[in-house]
Amino acid sequence: MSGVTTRSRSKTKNGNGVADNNGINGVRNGHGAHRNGHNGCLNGFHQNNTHGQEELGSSKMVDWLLNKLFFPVCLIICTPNLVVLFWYVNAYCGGSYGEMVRRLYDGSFVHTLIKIWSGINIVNRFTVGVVFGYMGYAILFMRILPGKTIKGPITPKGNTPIYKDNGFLHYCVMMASFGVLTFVLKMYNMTPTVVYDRFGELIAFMNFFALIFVLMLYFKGKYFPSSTDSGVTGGGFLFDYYWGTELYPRIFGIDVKVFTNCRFGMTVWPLLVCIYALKSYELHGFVDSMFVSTVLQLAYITKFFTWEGGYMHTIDIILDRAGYYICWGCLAWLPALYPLISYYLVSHPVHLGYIWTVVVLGLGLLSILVNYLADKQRQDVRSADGKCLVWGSKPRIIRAKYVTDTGDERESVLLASGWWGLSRHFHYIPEILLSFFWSVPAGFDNVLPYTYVIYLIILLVHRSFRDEEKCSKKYGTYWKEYCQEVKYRIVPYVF
Ligand SMILES: NC(=O)C1=CN([C@@H]2O[C@H](COP(=O)(O)OP(=O)(O)OC[C@H]3O[C@@H](n4cnc5c(N)ncnc54)[C@H](OP(=O)(O)O)[C@@H]3O)[C@@H](O)[C@H]2O)C=CC1
Ligand SMILES: CC(C)CCC[C@@H](C)[C@H]1CC[C@H]2C3=CC=C4C[C@@H](O)CC[C@]4(C)[C@H]3CC[C@]12C
Repeated sequence: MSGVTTRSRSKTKNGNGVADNNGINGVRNGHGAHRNGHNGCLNGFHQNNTHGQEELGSSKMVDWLLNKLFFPVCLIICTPNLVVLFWYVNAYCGGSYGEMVRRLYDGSFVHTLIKIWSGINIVNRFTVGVVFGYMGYAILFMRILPGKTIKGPITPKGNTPIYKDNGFLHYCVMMASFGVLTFVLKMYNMTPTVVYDRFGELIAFMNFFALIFVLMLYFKGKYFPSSTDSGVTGGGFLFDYYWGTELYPRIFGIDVKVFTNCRFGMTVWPLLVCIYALKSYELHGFVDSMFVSTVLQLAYITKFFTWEGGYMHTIDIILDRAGYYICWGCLAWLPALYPLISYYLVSHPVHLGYIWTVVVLGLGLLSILVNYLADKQRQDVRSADGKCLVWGSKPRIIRAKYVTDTGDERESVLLASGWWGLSRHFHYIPEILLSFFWSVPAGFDNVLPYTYVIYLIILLVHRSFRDEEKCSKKYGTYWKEYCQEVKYRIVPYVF
C-alpha cells in the first residue's frame, strides 16, 4: 500500500543541542540568532537564572503530570465507557442524559456501569463476522484499487512516506458495495439495519478490539518498528500507549494510520449514516430531518475523500503517533460519536417542513463550501509559491524559514490574507457550524444530538493550541510575525 523512503540520517538535535518535541529545529533566521523564537532562551525561559530554572522545573513537572499522566489516563478510563454510554442513552434512556444519570446513580455508579457492560454479548459470530469481514474487504480494496503515488511530508527523522492516493475510489467502491449488499440481502428478506439493532454489541466489540490493537502497536513500535520515526517517548508506558510508539507503522505493507483513520473510521461513518437512514425509512418512511442530516454528513465526508491527499499533511499524520488517541479514536470513538445524531434521529423523527429543510440544508452546504475553500486556499497558495491571487488581490504571505532535523534549511509559505487573514484557524468556524446544522434537525428536546458539536468545539480549540505550539517551534520568529499580522486564533475580534 505504502512505503517509506529514507533520506540522509542525522542526529536529532537542534541548533541548541537540544532535541525538540517535533524533531523540527528552532529557526536560525535573518531575524537574529533566535531559536524557537526566543533569543538565548529555551522554551521561553532564560537558562542562566536559577530562579527561572526552579520555575522551569516545577512548571515542567506540572506539565508532565497533566499532559503525560492525568489527561491520558482520564481519557483511557473514560472514553471506552462513554462510547458504550452513547449507545446506552439512546437505546435505553430515550436519548436523555438526565435519565442516564438517574439510572447510573440508582445504586452505585460503578455497579450500574458493570451491569451495562455485562449485559452486552460482546464476542459472538455476528460481531466478529461484521467487524473482521468489513476490515478484510476494506484492506483488499485498499491494496488493489489503483491510485497515483504521492509523497507525504518529510518526517522529523528524514523519511518520506509514500501513499497510494486511492481514497476517493475506495470510498466510492465501499458505498456502491453497500448498495449492492442491501439489494442482495433484501432478496433473502434480510436488511443491513441489523447493525442498528445490534449496535451495542458491535461498538463494545470494536472497543475491546481497538484497545488490544493499540497495545499490539505499542510493542510493535518498541521492538519491530517500520521506520526510524519510532521509539518510546520517555513518558512511561501509559503515555506511550496513549501517544503511540511509531509515527508511520506499517503491517504487511499496510499503513496503519491510513487504515484506521480513512479506510475504517471515515468510511464506517458514512456507512452507519446510511444504515441509520435506512432504519428510519423502514420504521417511519421518508423523514425530512433524517434527510437533511444524512445529506450534510455525506456531503462533508465526500469532500473529505476528494481531499484525502491533503489530510496526509495534517497534524494527525505528521505529528500524532499511532497510539490510543488516533487509532483507538478512529476505530471506536469515531464510529460511536460522529454518526450519533443519525442514530438518535431513528427513534426521534422530527418533521421540519419545506422551509426549514431548505434553510438548514442550504446553510450546511454553505459551511462545507467555506471550510473547503479555506483549506484549498492555503494549499493553492503554497503550490503556486504565493504567485497567485487571493480574493482578487496579491496574497499577503510570510516566507517562513525553518531547519529540519537533518540540518537542511527549508521555507514554507504562510498565508496572511483571504480566509487565513481573518483568523489563524478561521476554517474551524464553518466546521463547527456545519456540525450544528446537521444536528439541529433533531430539535431541542435533548442535549444528546449536540454531543458531537460540544466535543468538536473542545477538540478544535485544543487542536489550535497543539498546532500553534508545533508551528511556533518550527518557524520561531516567523510564526510570531504571522501572529502579529493575524491577531485572532479562531473567532475574529473575539478569540
Ligand atoms: N471533524 C473533525 O473531527 C475535525 C476536522 N478537522 C478539519 O480538517 C481539516 C484540516 O485540519 P487542520 O486542523 O487545519 O489541520 P492542518 O494540519 O491541515 O492545519 C494546520 C497546518 O497548516 C499549516 N498552516 C497553518 N497556518 C497556515 C497559514 N497561514 N498558511 C499556510 N499554512 C498554514 C501548518 O503546517 P506546516 O507545518 O505545513 O506549515 C499547520 O500545522 C480542516 O478542514 C478542519 O476543519 C480538523 C480536526 C478535527
Ligand atoms: C481519544 C478520543 C477522545 C479522541 C479521538 C480523536 C480522533 C478520533 C480525532 C482527532 C482529530 C480528528 C480528525 C481530524 C481531521 C479530520 C479531517 C476532516 O476533514 C474529517 C475528519 C477528520 C479525519 C477527523 C477524524 C477524527 C479525528 C482523527
